Amino acid sequence: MKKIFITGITGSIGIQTLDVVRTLKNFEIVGGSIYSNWEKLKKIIDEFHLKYVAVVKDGEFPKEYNGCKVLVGKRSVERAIELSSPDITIVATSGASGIKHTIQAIKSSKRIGLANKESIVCGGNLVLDLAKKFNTEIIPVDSEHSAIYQLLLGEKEVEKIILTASGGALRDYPVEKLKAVKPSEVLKHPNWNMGKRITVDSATMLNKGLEIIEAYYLFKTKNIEAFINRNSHIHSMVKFKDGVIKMHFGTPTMKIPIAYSLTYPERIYKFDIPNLFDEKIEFEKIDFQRYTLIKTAYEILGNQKLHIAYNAADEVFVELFLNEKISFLEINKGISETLSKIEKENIKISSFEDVFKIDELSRNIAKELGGNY
Ligand SMILES: NC(=O)C1=CN([C@@H]2O[C@H](COP(=O)(O)OP(=O)(O)OC[C@H]3O[C@@H](n4cnc5c(N)ncnc54)[C@H](OP(=O)(O)O)[C@@H]3O)[C@@H](O)[C@H]2O)C=CC1
Ligand SMILES: CC(=O)[C@@H](O)[C@H](O)COP(=O)(O)O
Ligand SMILES: [Mn+2]
Repeated sequence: MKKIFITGITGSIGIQTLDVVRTLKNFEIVGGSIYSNWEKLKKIIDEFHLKYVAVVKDGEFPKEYNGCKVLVGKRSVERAIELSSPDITIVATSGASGIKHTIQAIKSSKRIGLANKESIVCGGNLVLDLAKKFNTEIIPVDSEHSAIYQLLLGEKEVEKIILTASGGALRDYPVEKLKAVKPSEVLKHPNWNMGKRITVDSATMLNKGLEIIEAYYLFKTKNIEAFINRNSHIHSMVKFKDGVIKMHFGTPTMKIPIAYSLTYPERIYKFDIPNLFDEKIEFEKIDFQRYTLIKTAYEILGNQKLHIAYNAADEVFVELFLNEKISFLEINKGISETLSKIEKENIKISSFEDVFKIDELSRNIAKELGGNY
């Protein structure tokens, strides 16, 4: 039996991982972590007979529930991963708080299925080097990066990586309407059912910006393009030096990349896709004037300090937008202003401590700016 730990077990990726594991033989879930959703976690413990769980938010929780040890507080996720000693950890925490979970997972597991893109965006080569040191495999779960990982197997002569994007919930809105959109409109993603933050990020296309940075580290190239593919049936592409373009084609479901990260190099997960051959394959150029945050991602590509600030500021401004404290377009404004301020800070990054320092500084700057909008 392969032992699996899932961080963010109650989230969109966490729950879909449980769905996948229900259908697989030889895999068992030994533990998981959450921020605070105890009622949902209790049901998961009951069904999967978990051994260790972690709840990050302080509160009144039992020390043990249905034979499962319950750890509580800031460092509880790291401790639960360590005690579970899993073969595979699926890191599906949302946000930069997942970086510490990835670090522990590298130390305690043989493989990571990495959904938490912030770990690579902010941790960059520090994360990849640590994984090398501990001989831990990192298999990307982000759908585009899973696709590219698969397309690159056995290949050397790569010219370019081409990411695809849906365009998000507001892709058909005229620009004039963007100023007054409500969170409920932004949270209606056309193709994917995901957590709130990433769904807003799809609409601003900051998600694609994060994915460009993620691809830069994972696949070691700056030659990355992005196009809109409205139905998300093409999950990404790789262009080779002889002119061949390989595309990864299929139904938009995260269960496939999740299962791939668990079963690689095998494909033992069975998923019957509907007939896709009646549909046209179409791409659209991305309008950088409209999606300014994707333009920003290209401008900062390779500057780790600004990658961290780009992510941290977005986490702050998206939360403010979801709480209706700022408008949708103020997300872009806030990130751009945070980056200008952080650019002036002379901080070198040589350790994870530096990463956390810049993350915190950026959040503080963003909160101060956001408080005055
Ligand atoms: N959803 C998707 O289809 C995709 C997601 N991803 C990436 O996967 C990650 C997870 O996304 P998604 O599943 O959509 O997110 P969700 O918001 O649906 O779930 C987040 C999970 O993380 C937990 N969590 C949140 N904050 C903390 C914290 N500070 N400490 C510990 N646990 C925390 C939540 O616990 P609780 O329930 O208690 O709040 C929940 O279990 C993100 O990095 C995202 O970018 C990438 C590609 C696709
Ligand atoms: C499913 C997945 O991988 C998401 O990251 C997806 O890419 C979001 O959709 P967008 O293409 O709209 O950003
Ligand atoms: Mn993605």
